[in-house]
Parts: sequence; C-alpha cells; structure tokens
Amino acid sequence: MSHLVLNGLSKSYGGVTAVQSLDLAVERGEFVSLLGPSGCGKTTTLQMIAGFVAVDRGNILLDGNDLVSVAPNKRGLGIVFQSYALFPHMTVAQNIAFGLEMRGIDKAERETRTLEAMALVGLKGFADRYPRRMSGGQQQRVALARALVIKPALLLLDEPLSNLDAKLREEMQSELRQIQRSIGTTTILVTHDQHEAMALSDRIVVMNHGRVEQVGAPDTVYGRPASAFVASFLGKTNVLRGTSDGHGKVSLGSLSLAMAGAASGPVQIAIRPERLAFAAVGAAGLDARVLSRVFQGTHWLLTAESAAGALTLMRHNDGHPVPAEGEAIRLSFAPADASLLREGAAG
Ligand SMILES: Nc1ncnc2c1ncn2[C@@H]1O[C@H](COP(=O)(O)OP(=O)(O)OP(=O)(O)O)[C@@H](O)[C@H]1O
Repeated sequence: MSHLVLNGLSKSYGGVTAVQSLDLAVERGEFVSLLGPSGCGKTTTLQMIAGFVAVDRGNILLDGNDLVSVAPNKRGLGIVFQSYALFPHMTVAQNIAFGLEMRGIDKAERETRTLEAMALVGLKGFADRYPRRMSGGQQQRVALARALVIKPALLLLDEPLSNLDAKLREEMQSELRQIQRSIGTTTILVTHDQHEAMALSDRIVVMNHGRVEQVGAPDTVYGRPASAFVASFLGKTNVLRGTSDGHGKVSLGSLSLAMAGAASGPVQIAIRPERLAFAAVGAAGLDARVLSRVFQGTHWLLTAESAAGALTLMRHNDGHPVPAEGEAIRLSFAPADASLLREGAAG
C-alpha cells in the first residue's frame, strides 16, 4: 500500500478553482516535489494535507486512514515553512523541544531527542542561541529540526529554501536530501524552482491550473516531457512543429523521424538544446540557419531558424569551430531524445 494517497482532491475559493481532482500516490520514504508556477495550486495541496485548508472533495489517505476529518495537530506531520516561523523568545533547544512538550514527552527524553535533532541538522552547540542571532540558513535548520524531532509520519516543506541566497540554497539542498535519505521520512516539497525540484526529488509532480500535468522522476519529466507546458517549465526546450502520417512517421522540415503514437496531422515535438547535434556530412538532418551565437564560457548558445520552427542549441566550448551568424547548418538528434507532446494546456 502506498504511504500517502490523494484521491480526487479538490478545492475552490469562491469561483476560483485552486486544485482540481488531484490524484497522487506517494511511497514510503519517497521525496516528492509539487512543482509549478505561482497560482498552480501546490501550496493549497500541501495545506490540505497539513489540515490548514479544508478539503472540498476527495480523500487524503495516510497508511490507509483518511486524514480529512482529523485536526491538523493530530495528523502527526512535520511542517517547515518559507518563513521559518520560529518562536523568537525561545532558544534553539526550546524551539525544537516545543512539539515534544506539547505531546507530553518527559524531560529526559525531550533533551535526548532535541540533541539528536540538533546533531542531525548540523546545529550541535547552538542549544542556547536565540533565533534572531542566527543566519537564515541556521534558522531554517532549527525549523527543520523542530519538524523532525516529533518523528513525523510525513515531512511537509513549503518553499523552505527560497529565502536563502543562491549559494546557501544549493548547499542546503544537498544537505536536506542527505538528511531525508538518512531518516527515510516520506517528504512532500512545494517549490516553483525546477532546479530545486530536480536536485531533491525522487519524483516531481508538475502542476498547472490546479491539475497534474505529469508525474515522474526528474530525468523523465525533463527528458520526456508530456506536454509543452512541462517542456517549457523545466528549463529551455525546443518545441518543433511537424506532421505525422498516422503510421509512425513524422516529418520535421527536411527530416523524417520514426515516432510511434501520433495521429495523422500536425504534431509538436520537444527536444532539449543540449541534445541537438550537427549532422554528419552527407547524413540526413534538419536544415537550419544560425541567427545568433552567444559565448557562455563552458558552451556556446546558438539560435537558428528551420522549417520546423525556431531552435536553440548548445555547443560545448571544446575547441571545434562554431558556426557563425547566417551560416547554414544541418542538425540531428537521437529519436529517443525527442518527445511527442500532448495537446492542450501550453504556456
Ligand atoms: N485563501 C485564499 N483565498 C482565495 N483564493 C486563494 C486562497 N489561497 C489560494 N487562492 C487561489 O488559489 C489558487 C492556487 O493558489 P496556491 O497558493 O495553492 O498556488 P501556488 O501554486 O502555491 O502559488 P504560490 O507559489 O504563488 O504560492 C490561486 O489562484 C490563488 O489565487
């Protein structure tokens, strides 16, 4: 049985649909991110799991038990917010021990578990410090220790790293992942940052307009996006226009590709810039003309136009000549790197 199951979860605010019939199964110990643009419903989903927002329709099953009518403080969940939400008048140790005190855990066990949680998040020696005398990263560690000390059934993280600067955020991402792996707590992260979702997650749930667009491992949603929305939300991509003959063949400008599953008529194909290569001399390919080239240190970024649409491609700065603006090029790619996009919710 999956650890957490969301079944047809729905929520509207007045006339605004925030989450529409969301289904998701999360396995024990999994790290799952809800990823999407502002307003796509990810926070509302997390808040329904936490119990802070009432569910209109659907179930939230934790180990098979429906949480919908269980009070938030009885769900046994650990939650970390973007704003840390620490108690300013309490020391680090008091902040962390608070949840244990509320649960009536005796003093000796409180102390042991608080010290363990502080060690887990790298805060040994900070017990008597007050939050205002700590950096953002340290405060977020306190918030994480406070969520974990109760040994929650689920860890819910709502944009926990977005107040930190870029370098610290990256450090905290790998630490957070390590901590989560070491304790194995099933974790749901809300983020609008695709890099963060890809770095941390076992699976990513890409959301748009209150619905799930795609669920999959990071390399799957990045490399095999199901829709134009997913392709464009997870980094740079090329969406090329072609025509399918309905019998497994797609024409893209000067290129003919074997691609199963497309009905006859116009189709859209996504291919990442780093997966486009120059075709070998004499080989078939997609003819294009370079519009611009920009040097980026480790690589060049080229834009080009083709009969299948505008393109961006990357060339590693490996000493080989790079075509100039106006030059004709022929591009190729492995059919496995191209994704047939689903019709619908683009942009
Ligand atoms: N308390 C509320 N009252 C009215 N509408 C709300 C409320 N909370 C959220 N909404 C609306 O529901 C939709 C989903 O909001 P939600 O906060 O879940 O999205 P989000 O993806 O988490 O966005 P963000 O990253 O900006 O927090 C939005 O259209 C939002 O305006």
